[in-house]
Amino acid sequence: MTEMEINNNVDEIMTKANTLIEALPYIRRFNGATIIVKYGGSAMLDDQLKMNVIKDVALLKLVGMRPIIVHGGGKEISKWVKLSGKEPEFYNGLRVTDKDTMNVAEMVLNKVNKELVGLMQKMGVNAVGLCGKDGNMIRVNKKMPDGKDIGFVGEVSTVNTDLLNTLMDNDFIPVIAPIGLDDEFNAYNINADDAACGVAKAMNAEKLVFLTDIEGVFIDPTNKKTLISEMDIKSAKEFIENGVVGGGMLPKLNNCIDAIEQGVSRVHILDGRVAHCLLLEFFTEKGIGTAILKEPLF
Ligand SMILES: Nc1ncnc2c1ncn2[C@@H]1O[C@H](COP(=O)(O)OP(=O)(O)O)[C@@H](O)[C@H]1O
Ligand SMILES: CC(=O)N[C@@H](CCC(=O)OP(=O)(O)O)C(=O)O
Repeated sequence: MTEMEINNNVDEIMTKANTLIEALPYIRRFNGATIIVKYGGSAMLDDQLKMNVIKDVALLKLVGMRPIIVHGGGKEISKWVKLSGKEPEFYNGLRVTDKDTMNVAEMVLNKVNKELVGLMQKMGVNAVGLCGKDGNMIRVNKKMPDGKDIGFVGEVSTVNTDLLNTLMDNDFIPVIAPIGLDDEFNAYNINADDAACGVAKAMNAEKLVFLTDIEGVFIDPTNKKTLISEMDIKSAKEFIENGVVGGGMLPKLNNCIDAIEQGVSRVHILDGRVAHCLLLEFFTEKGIGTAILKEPLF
């Protein structure tokens, strides 16, 4: 080996060592902390991307955190609703869910659920796939946005944490599909952002992270320079009132506000299409995406 090759090797090793050293305070800070990762269907574009997210969650677990995945699958549900001959319909970012659509949603979400569990197992980490029906975990009331009936769409009423705690105390990562039961034990479709927020609040999570298909919250989504890296809940409410956010960002931001108001310490919206975005957010000083804060920093 030449002297130049040896020096290059040393540089490479030092860069790797520095990355690990930079991560150290964050590993310490989040040791034992419950972390909820909402993995949106929009950020499940291909197998490589899914694998990157799963690897990150496995790493969070292996360095001592207690992660829970709550996943979506909206795009996949829409695909299968179309194949069944119906046009997908949304109201304020929520799927209008009749009985047939509920059946499709349940089938698709359970498939996505087991696929994520399989990938987790492939990474050598034990995961258990559940939906809100299992262990009486998620109970819902019928959601009526603006008084409108949008079918079998539930808002989380209670989250029973017994099963989740049992699993995590035994080193399993829970992977949750957003389906719940109403008082009559009917299956309800829950927006995955709502489900993640419900689980985060019930578990007193340290951190709730939304992985989606956009860099974060924009003042104008067509202008990449308008990305907001930090916002307090007062400005988040103003953005909603002024119609700055729409579509699927609406339930996300509403849930960010709710989670912060109910005691979740940190809430972030990240671009799940960026490889290893979770590691960048957790273990580097600068972080990425949009952080939602209780109060302004200055
Ligand atoms: N102001 C905004 N900033 C960022 N995204 C926005 C905004 N307004 C609407 N959106 C839309 O919200 C979408 C994210 O929600 P959604 O598609 O439901 O993702 P997920 O499947 O991850 O829940 C973005 O792709 C974007 O089109
Ligand atoms: C009521 C409602 O909107 N349910 C969602 C559940 C899946 C979901 O939220 O998936 P994403 O996170 O990928 O959007 C739906 O049927 O699409």
